[in-house]
Amino acid sequence: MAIRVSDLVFDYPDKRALYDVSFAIPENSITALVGPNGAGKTTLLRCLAALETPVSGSVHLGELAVLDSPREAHRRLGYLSDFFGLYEELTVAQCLQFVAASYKLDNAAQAIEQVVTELGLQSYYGTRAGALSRGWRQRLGIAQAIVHQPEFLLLDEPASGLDPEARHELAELLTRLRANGMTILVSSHILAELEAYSTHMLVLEQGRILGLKAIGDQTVNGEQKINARLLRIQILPGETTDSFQHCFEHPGFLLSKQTDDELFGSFTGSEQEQHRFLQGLIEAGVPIMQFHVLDRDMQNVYLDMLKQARTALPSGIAKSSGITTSSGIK
Ligand SMILES: Nc1ncnc2c1ncn2[C@@H]1O[C@H](COP(=O)(O)OP(=O)(O)OP(=O)(O)O)[C@@H](O)[C@H]1O
Repeated sequence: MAIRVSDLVFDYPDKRALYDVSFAIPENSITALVGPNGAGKTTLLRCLAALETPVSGSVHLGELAVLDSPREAHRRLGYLSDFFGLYEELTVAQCLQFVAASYKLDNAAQAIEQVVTELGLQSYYGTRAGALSRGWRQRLGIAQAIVHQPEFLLLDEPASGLDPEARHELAELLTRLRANGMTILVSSHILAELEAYSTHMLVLEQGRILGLKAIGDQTVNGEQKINARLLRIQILPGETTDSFQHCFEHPGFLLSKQTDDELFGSFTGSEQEQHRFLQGLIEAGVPIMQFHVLDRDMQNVYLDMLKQARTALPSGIAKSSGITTSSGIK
């Protein structure tokens, strides 16, 4: 496992922020760290980045014990805090040169060129950081966080304040960094945006881990590991729902809800199997009007986890979910 956290406890002077937090994140993944306000996301990321000292527990990046070797950990990880500052009077080039020098990089010029190209910062090379827009400041922040080519990247709310285009570009960037071998942990309130690129979701609530789940289809050790996707099947109005029987007979389909002309359920199987499932329904004469794979169901998974945890937790811990809209968590 790339990042392993065991029994982590963190206290602020008047408050426990993390309670026996344990999880393990696989290599080369993008894990979305989600949870309501005050759940402890920032505190957890700061512990992982060796910027806070927990009361007890351990954090490993690969084989490296972060709490024993914080300086080595800083060389191997990149961290961008939610309210990061830039040296406003320095140009983009100077900001990156300063960070590269503080890491004492041997190949500073080459590392800067690589990161400038990666983040498309070429045309802003001579621009003062203070004159950059929110989106370009964010890119410079990420460039600073990865100029030393870390194996691990921790991002705290990187998309807040970005416009939709900048968010899309951030998603593309994170996907590219992962393709180049990085393991990324990113916190956000906006599930819809995390869905575009996350491979896993880690849910934290009131300082406790509710679960770590794989999102979407994955390839693990060369084998395709398939998670259930949510399907919505609608038949022509007025037709008999008896025809739905064909759906129930398929071993990969699990019904979650049925109305007069709609079925909701999960389908487990490859894309080819899903195609054959649809083909079978049509050949059997099911009067299908619509067949939808609902968007990857991160929000449903998140809500399920909260619901399950709340039924399991003592009543003092259970409280409102903090969910506001379909695209965000408050
Ligand atoms: N410096 C501090 N001193 C005391 N308590 C703090 C401090 N920083 C955070 N806390 C408390 O610790 C808990 C966890 O805070 P944290 O900022 O880690 O949560 P978060 O999930 O990142 O929240 P948000 O989504 O609002 O950023 C909260 O109850 C918060 O009020």
